[in-house]
Amino acid sequence: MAFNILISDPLSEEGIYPLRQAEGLNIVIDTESTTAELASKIGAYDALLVRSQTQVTREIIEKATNLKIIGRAGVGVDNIDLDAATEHGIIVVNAPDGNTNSAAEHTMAMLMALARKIPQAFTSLKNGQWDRKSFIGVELKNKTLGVVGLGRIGAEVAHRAKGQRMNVIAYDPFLTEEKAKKMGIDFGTVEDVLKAADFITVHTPLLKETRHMINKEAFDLMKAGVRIINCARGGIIDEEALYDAIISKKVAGAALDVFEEEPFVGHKLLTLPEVIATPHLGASTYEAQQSVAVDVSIDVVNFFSGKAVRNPVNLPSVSNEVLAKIAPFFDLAEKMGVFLSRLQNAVIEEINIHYAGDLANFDVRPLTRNTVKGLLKRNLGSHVNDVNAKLLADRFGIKVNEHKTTTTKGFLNLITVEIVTEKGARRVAGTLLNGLGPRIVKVDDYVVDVVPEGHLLFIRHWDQPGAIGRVGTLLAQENVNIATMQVGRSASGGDAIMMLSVDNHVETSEVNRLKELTDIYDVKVIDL
Ligand SMILES: NC(=O)c1ccc[n+]([C@@H]2O[C@H](COP(=O)([O-])OP(=O)(O)OC[C@H]3O[C@@H](n4cnc5c(N)ncnc54)[C@H](O)[C@@H]3O)[C@@H](O)[C@H]2O)c1
Ligand SMILES: O=C(O)CC[C@@H](O)C(=O)O
Repeated sequence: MAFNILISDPLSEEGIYPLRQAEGLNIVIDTESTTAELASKIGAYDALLVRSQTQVTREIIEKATNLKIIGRAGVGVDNIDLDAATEHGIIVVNAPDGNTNSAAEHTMAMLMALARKIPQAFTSLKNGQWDRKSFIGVELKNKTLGVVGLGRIGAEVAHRAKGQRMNVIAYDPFLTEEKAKKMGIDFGTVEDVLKAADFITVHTPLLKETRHMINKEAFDLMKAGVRIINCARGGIIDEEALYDAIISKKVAGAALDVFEEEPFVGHKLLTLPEVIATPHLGASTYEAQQSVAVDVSIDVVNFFSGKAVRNPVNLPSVSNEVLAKIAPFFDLAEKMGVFLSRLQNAVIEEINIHYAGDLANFDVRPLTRNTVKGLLKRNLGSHVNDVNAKLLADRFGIKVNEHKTTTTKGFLNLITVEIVTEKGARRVAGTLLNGLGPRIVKVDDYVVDVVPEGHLLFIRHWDQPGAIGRVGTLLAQENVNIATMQVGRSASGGDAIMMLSVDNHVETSEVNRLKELTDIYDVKVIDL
């Protein structure tokens, strides 16, 4: 049987050699089509291979009636509508490691070019000037590099910066003091990094949590004369705030490879002499392009020859037999993970998942993966899926333990998820109530009955007269409608909780106002 493969972004010819070698694959290279043209022809293809230019939108996926696999020759899958692909049963594979080295080297090239004003000096020389006064730079030695996001690329950059005799301080939600010590770098909160650094480089994915994480407030915390590098994703840095910070001389320079809108042409940031930029070239080396193209090509060949793919991003990985029993718990498991990740900010050291009741008779590993995915999603976004969740937990040194017992009290099945962090353990338990669907039935030691969906508020307070009323009044003032509310307490006058479901997302300013109320000492927003 023959399959039609469309390559819609430039890929290395050597890299697609595995595709050319395989039997029964018709390869079409068309890198010129617009999104509308792609949508009109995609129906004829079984596989689509892209880099970051092609936007694989829901519109395209809905027209892709024969598409079975999308290969992303690179890391970030933010140009692919993953939900739409999953809904349509299309597997997405990527090449997570192939361009790590090139992206790290590009970051170092940008760091050095920024420190020594090389692009500015070169432009001046090309324009016929021999100007040795305007381009005085700064040394890297003994300066502090702040790394925000210490994953594959961030860690490589940290390593190389030490070779330049820089001090390195990093923040990553999965970084512990012990791991930092082993790498010979300092460990801090994001604020510590922003305050200490002479150069700041970001290496996170673009997520709800990281969008504009480098904003006006962040610039305010930084040293005067700080220099900023972004070779990760446009949008992590607020470009307006960066422009203002350069104009006000708070920021001495910025090196940017990625932008909020790409192509990034004619933007006012490019008019500033302090800004140097490249057009998203982090992965543009022969080696990286060959490596990522080989990786996705091999996975496409594997897929069409019935073998397991190596780098699935969204592949459902359960047998039909197991699926029938455990599938109803998938959503609950993931949501309990998300719930706990919002309850406790500290670095997770261990995850214990207790399966009690009938479920304990089955292979529950897919549920464990879904729970871990929910827990890691807050910081990894689409980089974590049910296939790679366990692997990523291992990479971050998080122990994942499954415990089983066939006996339960009160429920036919009960899943209890516990995370152990340096700030202590937190727990949540959930079940499927016959005919009523998923429920969270315990948070730490408090018994609750919460439908795990929509917008939740978890409030800890001292059990004092008026505390509940004050919360209700403030939310009413903020026009936040309470749908349900439950309270629990350890003892009269002691530690107590309120668990509210509300009609809309509660904003940070509203949370801050809640925290100012007498007797309220913790407020967590959980959007499920
Ligand atoms: N410029 C380019 O051409 C190019 C090339 C390759 C990768 N990238 C981009 O570089 C980035 C990093 O890629 P990677 O392969 O290292 O990814 P990765 O998944 O290995 O690492 C990302 C890290 O960011 C951390 N993180 C998440 N939220 C955070 C937060 N709020 N604060 C601090 N850290 C946070 C995660 O814990 C993780 O360790 C991605 O955005 C990727 O798309 C760009
Ligand atoms: O395809 C490219 O050149 C960019 C790739 C890069 O941004 C990635 O996320 O892997």
